[in-house]
Amino acid sequence: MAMKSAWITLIGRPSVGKSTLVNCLCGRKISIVAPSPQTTRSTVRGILTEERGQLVFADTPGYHISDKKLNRYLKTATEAALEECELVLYIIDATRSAGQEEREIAGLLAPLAEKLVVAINKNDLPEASVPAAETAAAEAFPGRPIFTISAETGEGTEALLNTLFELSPEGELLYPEEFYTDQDPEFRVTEIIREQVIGRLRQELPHAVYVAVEDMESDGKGEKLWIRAVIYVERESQKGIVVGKGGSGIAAIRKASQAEIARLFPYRIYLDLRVKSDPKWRNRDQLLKRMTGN
Ligand SMILES: Nc1nc2c(ncn2[C@@H]2O[C@H](COP(=O)(O)OP(=O)(O)OP(=O)(O)O)[C@@H](O)[C@H]2O)c(=O)[nH]1
Repeated sequence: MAMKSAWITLIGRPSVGKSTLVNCLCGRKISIVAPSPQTTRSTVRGILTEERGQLVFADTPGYHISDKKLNRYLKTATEAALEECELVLYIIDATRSAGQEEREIAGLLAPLAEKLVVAINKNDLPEASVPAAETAAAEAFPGRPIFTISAETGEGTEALLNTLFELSPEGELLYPEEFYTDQDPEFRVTEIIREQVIGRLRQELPHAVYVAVEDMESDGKGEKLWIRAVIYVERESQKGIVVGKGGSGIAAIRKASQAEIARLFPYRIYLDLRVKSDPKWRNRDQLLKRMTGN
């Protein structure tokens, strides 16, 4: 089967659930955000790569009713972004009634109808009025695929994803392999740090190291990524070996890990690394599960 690939522009009112949906589809907590290859294309929110191909989910610069001048600028930028992509995923919030803004978006999307897929989101909420949203969408975009989903619970998102792949043209990967992962990014980060520790201290610390990422947070602009991680050793006495004289060991591990992580995620990386001893870590289910990546 030939590989498919598509640049998919997300459009929808603020807080409609774009980030939640991308994270749900891409199956991880943070989206790997790459710098835009073209100026009119805005931020990449997530990249999903599977055997069947690659989908790149990107934002339009935003579409809000606001100050007239700004609105005009956004409209132009949005139109350019929409023209360049292969598919447009229009997300509607089922809990909000369609207003002026929704009608404007519909007008904007009318000429691009052949690229359009509609997702009506938040159907898990009791206040969602899905039939009304479905009728409005079917009237505005006759014949286009419409899905009712919950980005929060994942309901309906698999069918949506299948259609996105089906409608994508055949093509090569848009981003090189290192820009995507179907592995949990946290797991990759722990592997990088563990490799550094083991590489340096193999003699002194056979098997006695486990790394846990406690927190990973991006600035939302695709520029900075903060990571807090802990290196666990079994015995208190082993802590000193990792930390090294005057902290030189941990500093070297941190520096090398940070450089390695930066190759994986196109962010500026801020890595906070600590060493703790935990004699029982081997017995902890959760830790072992994470260690084996399951
Ligand atoms: N119950 C429920 N909440 C959702 C769903 N999708 C998104 N949300 C919530 O809606 C809020 C906004 O979601 P985001 O994913 O941040 O929305 P967004 O469109 O990316 O927001 P902007 O980038 O500000 O435009 C968050 O509190 C989400 O948890 C859903 O399917 N069900």
